[in-house]
Amino acid sequence: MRVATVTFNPAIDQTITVDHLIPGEVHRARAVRQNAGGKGVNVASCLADWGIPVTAFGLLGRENAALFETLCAEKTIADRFLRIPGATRVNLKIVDDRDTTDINMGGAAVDAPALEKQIAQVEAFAGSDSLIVLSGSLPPGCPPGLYAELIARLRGRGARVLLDTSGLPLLLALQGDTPPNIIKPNLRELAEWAGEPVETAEDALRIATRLAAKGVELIVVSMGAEGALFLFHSVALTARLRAEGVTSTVGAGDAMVAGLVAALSDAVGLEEIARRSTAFAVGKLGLAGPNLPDRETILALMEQVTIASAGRTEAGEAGETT
Ligand SMILES: Nc1ncnc2c1ncn2[C@@H]1O[C@H](COP(=O)(O)OP(=O)(O)O)[C@@H](O)[C@H]1O
Ligand SMILES: O=P(O)(O)OC[C@H]1O[C@](O)(COP(=O)(O)O)[C@@H](O)[C@@H]1O
Repeated sequence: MRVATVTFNPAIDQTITVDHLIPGEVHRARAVRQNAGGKGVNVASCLADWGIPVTAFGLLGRENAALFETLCAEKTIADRFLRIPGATRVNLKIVDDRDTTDINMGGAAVDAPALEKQIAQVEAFAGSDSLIVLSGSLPPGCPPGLYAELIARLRGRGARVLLDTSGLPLLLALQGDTPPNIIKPNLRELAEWAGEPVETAEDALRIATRLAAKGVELIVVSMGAEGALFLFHSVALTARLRAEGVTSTVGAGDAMVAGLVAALSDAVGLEEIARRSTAFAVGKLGLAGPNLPDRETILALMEQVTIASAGRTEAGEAGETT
């Protein structure tokens, strides 16, 4: 299976470590780090670490493309980003003794010709042997229905599509006749879509069942330290693994998406999908930046994942994912 990621709004993640964040106070930074980021970039980076060839599409500001170019060169990610005038946004990640606080910028505005050019290249890549990951927010200038339209075009060419986004672009993508094959909302994103609170695995399953009825084949709801809920062909389970040390939670969801893609490319069953994506996410937590630990560590983490049945939403069997 050929894999591509699409990141219309990549970001340089600037991570600042402080002792204890107090709003309104002056802080001394203990460390500052920058890495190429944005959801699809992080997914591509983790897939490359696992050894899966990946092509990265998206829009990249010409003025500060170096970090992305280095990442692609070092990890042998096929760089198909379209360079556009200006700079890619810088997102702030503040890590203190308790938490990670994210401040994400809107991003540089894009114009219609650049967007169309890149979309045409993604479409040309798509085929029945491909899985395409559409990730992250849309920058100013992108119509909010862009993912909805692109999903229809890519699926029309036989590609499988995984969507990981939020807000209006997610809402519109799930409204149309051609939904994505796979989605990975977190609890907040799912609640936004549902228009009601979603706090527990039970809530998540109730809402995920509605999404399955719309035709989404695999729904993964990530719940931070509580793990994740997986719903595939009416079979639901939860997966959870305690993190031993958390260096940064930034990109945990993206590592989970990479684990999903890695599992789907091997056409394994639902339990294996859950084990692998959880191990990718928890493995990433111990590292700075969008990186996975070595293969042996991931395999060991997979063994330790606690899987529990969350029931069946109607008659259905857990089986192969092809
Ligand atoms: N503190 C944590 N302890 C254990 N696992 C975690 C923790 N934070 C995240 N994870 C794992 O990473 C996955 C994705 O994290 P989450 O925060 O839900 O995603 P996102 O980054 O998209 O908001 C979770 O489903 C879980 O498996
Ligand atoms: O496109 P958005 O929604 O603004 O998110 C971008 C941010 O999300 C990240 O990809 C991290 O995402 P996750 O923590 O959800 O995996 C950062 O690298 C980036 O700064």
